[in-house]
Amino acid sequence: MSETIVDPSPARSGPSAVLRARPEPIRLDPASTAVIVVDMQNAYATPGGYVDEAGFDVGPAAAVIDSIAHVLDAARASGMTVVFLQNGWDPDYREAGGPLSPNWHKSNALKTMRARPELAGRFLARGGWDYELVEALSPKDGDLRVHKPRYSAFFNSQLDSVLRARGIRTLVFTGIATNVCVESTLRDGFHLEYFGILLEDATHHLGPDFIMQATVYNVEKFFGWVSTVAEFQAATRPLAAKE
Ligand SMILES: NC(=O)N/C=C\C(=O)O
Repeated sequence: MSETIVDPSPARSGPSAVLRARPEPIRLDPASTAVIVVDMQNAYATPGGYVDEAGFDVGPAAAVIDSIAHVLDAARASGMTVVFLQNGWDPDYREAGGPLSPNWHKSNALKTMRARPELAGRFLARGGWDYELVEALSPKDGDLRVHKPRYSAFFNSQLDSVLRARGIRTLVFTGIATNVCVESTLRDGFHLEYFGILLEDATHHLGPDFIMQATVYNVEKFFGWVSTVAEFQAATRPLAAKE
């Protein structure tokens, strides 16, 4: 029996490709697909940034940067939209909220700065080094950048309107952290009728390995599809030839 291929854009007119994914293959229409690069900022991927200073392991981020670079090459060559998300707040942290916001209590960046006053103003402030994207993943002409003040990029940001204005229906997720901003955004995307695909080896989690497995399980079983960088490259190669 042939496997069902999920098709998010049955009315498309241009070329498409099938991505091998779990729990089933899914069709990629470049015109309605965006690769979402979640928070690949110095804060999350560079030694000396917020996540490192807060005691999480940033070691695996270097390999993730390389993997995302390959995904972006493939995505741009096949005509997909690329969206870079950047997490953080204004330099006075007004957007972060005060003690009446759960974010003030749960953000490990804010907590670390409160515990170590010598770090005050350093983490995730727009205009600072910590907020900037890692150098190896600089946006290219035509790529989009969206600022986000909370874990889910669909809250208090322009993401939904930027995607809708371009007719985007499918979101391919990369970035850090798998279990926080990646999962939060993919889940909210599901509720807004976006088809979410997690490229598991183009993401890195914050916390023990079981939390990565939990996200992969959640996405595969409830919220979307899971694939890999190699499968994405293989699926998009024929599209690049046609561009
Ligand atoms: N980008 C993320 O997943 N962020 C996770 C935690 C934080 O921003 O404090």
